[in-house]
Order: sequence, then C-alpha cells, then structure tokens
Amino acid sequence: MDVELSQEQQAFAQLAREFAQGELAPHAARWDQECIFPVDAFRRAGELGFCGLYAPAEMGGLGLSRLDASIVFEELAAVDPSTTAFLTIHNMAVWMVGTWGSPKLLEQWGEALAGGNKLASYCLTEPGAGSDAASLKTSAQKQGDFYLLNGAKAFISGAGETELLVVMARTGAAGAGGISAFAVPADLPGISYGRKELKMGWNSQSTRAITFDNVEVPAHCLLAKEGEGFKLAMKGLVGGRINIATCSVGAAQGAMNVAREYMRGRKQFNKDLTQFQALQFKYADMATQVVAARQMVRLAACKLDADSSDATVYSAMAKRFATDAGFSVCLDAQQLLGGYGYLKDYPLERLVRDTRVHQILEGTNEIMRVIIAQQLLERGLILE
Ligand SMILES: CC(C)(COP(=O)(O)OP(=O)(O)OC[C@H]1O[C@@H](n2cnc3c(N)ncnc32)[C@H](O)[C@@H]1OP(=O)(O)O)[C@@H](O)C(=O)NCCC(=O)NCCSC(=O)CCS(=O)O
Repeated sequence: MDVELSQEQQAFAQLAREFAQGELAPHAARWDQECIFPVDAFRRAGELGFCGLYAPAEMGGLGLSRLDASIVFEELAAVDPSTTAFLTIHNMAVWMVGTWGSPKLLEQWGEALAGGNKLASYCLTEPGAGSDAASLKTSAQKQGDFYLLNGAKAFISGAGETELLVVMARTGAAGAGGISAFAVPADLPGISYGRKELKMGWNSQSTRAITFDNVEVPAHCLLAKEGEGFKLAMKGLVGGRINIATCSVGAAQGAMNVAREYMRGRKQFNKDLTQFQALQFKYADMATQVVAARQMVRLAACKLDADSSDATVYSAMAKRFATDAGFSVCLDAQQLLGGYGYLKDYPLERLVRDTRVHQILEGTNEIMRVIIAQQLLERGLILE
C-alpha cells in the first residue's frame, strides 16, 4: 500500500472537496433539521461519477478501486456524513447489480443507476433478522417467469425514495444457502412502505420498513444464481463496511477542522484555547486516532482491491476501529467548543448524532468482533 496518494487520487480528493463545499456544506444543516433526502444533490454527484465510483465501466460506472472510492467518500463525509453514507449504500447496491445482474437487467438499469438518475437501496435486515442475517424469512417462490416475493424488511436506507431495491430473499431451505438476491423495481404492485423512522441522526436519508405482498418480480431480476444471495450480500457488505468506516474518518476530520478554527479564535483567561496544554493533548490524541483509523480503512480497501482472502477481517477491523474512533473524536471536538458545541450554530452536534449509528449498522461493532474472532481463532487466520 502506498502511503502517499497518487496525483490522480489527489485530484479525486480535490474534486470531492469542491463538491462537498459547493453542494453539501451549504445545505447539510437544513437537510438534517428538516429531514430532506437531497435527490438533486445525488443527481449532481452522479454527474461527477460519484454514484458508480467502483461500479463496472460496462454499466457506466467509473470502475475505480475501493481505495479511490474511499478517498472521495472521506472528503464528502467531512461536511455531511449522513448524505455521504447514503451515497455509499447506493454505490454498494449499484456494484452488486453491475457485478451479478443479467444483461437485460443491466440494459434497463445500468446507466441510470451509475449516473445517479435512479437510486438504489440495500435490503437485508428484517424485523426478526438483524445480526443473524441468514435467518431471514422474506420468501421468493419461482412461478414461471417471475418470483413471488412475500415478507418484510426493516431499517432500509432510502426506502420510499429509491427506484430499485436489492432484496435478499429465501428461495430454498433454511440457512445461508437458501437465500437469493434480487434487484426489484421499487414501484412494483404489492410493495408498500412504512412511516419515515424518527432517528437520532442520519436525517438526510429516509429509513423505512418495506412490505412485500405477492410481488411479481421478473426472473431476470435475480442476481447471479439461486442460493448465492447470502454470499453476495456479505460481499457487498465487506465493501460497505469500509465505506461506513470511511464516513466516520471523514466526519472526524471535519469535526477536528471546526474545532481547530474555534480554538484559534477563542480566548479564555487571556489565552487562545490552542495554548492550554490539556486541550493541546486532547487535540493531539484526536489527530492520532483519525490517522490510525484512516490507515486501517485504506489498508482494508487495498486488501479488497487485491481480492485478498483476509479482506473480510480487515474490513471488519476497520469498521470496528474507525467507527468507534470517529464517534469519540466527534464527541471530543464537541467538548472543545464548550457550550457552543451543543448549539446547532456549529455542525458538531450533528456530526456526533450522525456518527453514532456507524457503530450499529452494516453489522454492529459486536458482530465485527465476532467476524474477527471467528477468522483468527476458529479458522486460524494469521495476519501479517
Ligand atoms: C454474523 C454473520 C457474520 C455470519 O453469519 P452466519 O454465521 O449465519 O454465516 P456464515 O456461516 O459465516 O456464512 C455463511 C456462508 O456465507 C459465506 N460468507 C460469509 N461471509 C462472507 C463474505 N464476507 N464473503 C463471501 N462469503 C461469505 C460463508 O463462507 C458461508 O458459505 P459456505 O457455507 O462456506 O459455502 C452475518 O450474519 C452478518 O454479517 N451479520 C450482520 C448482518 C449485517 O451486517 N446487517 C446489516 C445490513 S445493512 C444495514 O444495516 C442497513 C443499512 S443500509 O445499508 O441501508
């Protein structure tokens, strides 16, 4: 792994920084406050290729590496982790469609998804199947040239606003091997959406439950083959977890930037806050945490780019470490601003609220520990 970014990567970072300053920063607080899902911003992100960053070029994606994608997402998340996190979920779903979709499916959806003109949700979790994802009950029964989809999904980001749903459903026996994945048009008859969940953060993206009642899904919407859906879902999440970890790193860096400006301009006891050693030490620890998290995220991204057999465990480690570090750094930055950090005049309370969920979703950090421990202790994986 190169420690320095290449010129091309620096250019991507600069482009993303400009997009973040121009298109996200001026609106992020209002989108959060008014719970607005910024479809137009996603469309403009799509114009730059940000809706299909690592999607195959054949479907109109940029076909970049996970490391390159992480560099872009980090810049966006520094000002708006909630909107960026949805963008990462869309990218994950688009990559799954692009990698395992049938030619007919790609003809219908490929360019629109990669270009951001249509958005996608990832639908694995169910009311009764969260951490134990392989116990999911939503069923898809083959009937001629379509599958009859029945069941319910929960905690689906973008649901009710997105046009395509990547749905994991049971086509066979109990357990992981009986699950298949489908790309389901979100407006098919029989699909209904629950209320917009009321959340602590991530307010610029809607979260809803989805119910499927005898939905006729055309057979060409199956991704890969029957019975492979759980593995596809997990492969999607290996990258998704790196993305969520990236959003935490970006948010933490954004929080540190705000805190530094504040500390430079704020005097107490006739000194700038930057001159108090207790605060200097806190800031130094925050910076150390962010750099360590960023390096873990980039290492995991490189492992995935290299298709390394230990990518799953590095992704789990990066997600566990970076999302814990990111939340803690945002909290510390909020503390550095004293009472002002608690006000909505500054973005810190939003960054704290938005990064909290990163420790919970796309696999809780407890499940990340399960994955790490299984690989190291049961399967004897040696990390070098
Ligand atoms: C807890 C889990 C990690 C594991 O579950 P299981 O113990 O039930 O499954 P396994 O026996 O480990 O695996 C079954 C099967 O799948 C293969 N597998 C597992 N991981 C991978 C992988 N990374 N890549 C490829 N294949 C994989 C494994 O080899 C087995 O196959 P064989 O039998 O060997 O052939 C899992 O249930 C888990 O991750 N749980 C957490 C679920 C989760 O993250 N949910 C979040 C959903 S998204 C969300 O939060 C909403 C936000 S949003 O995106 O809108």
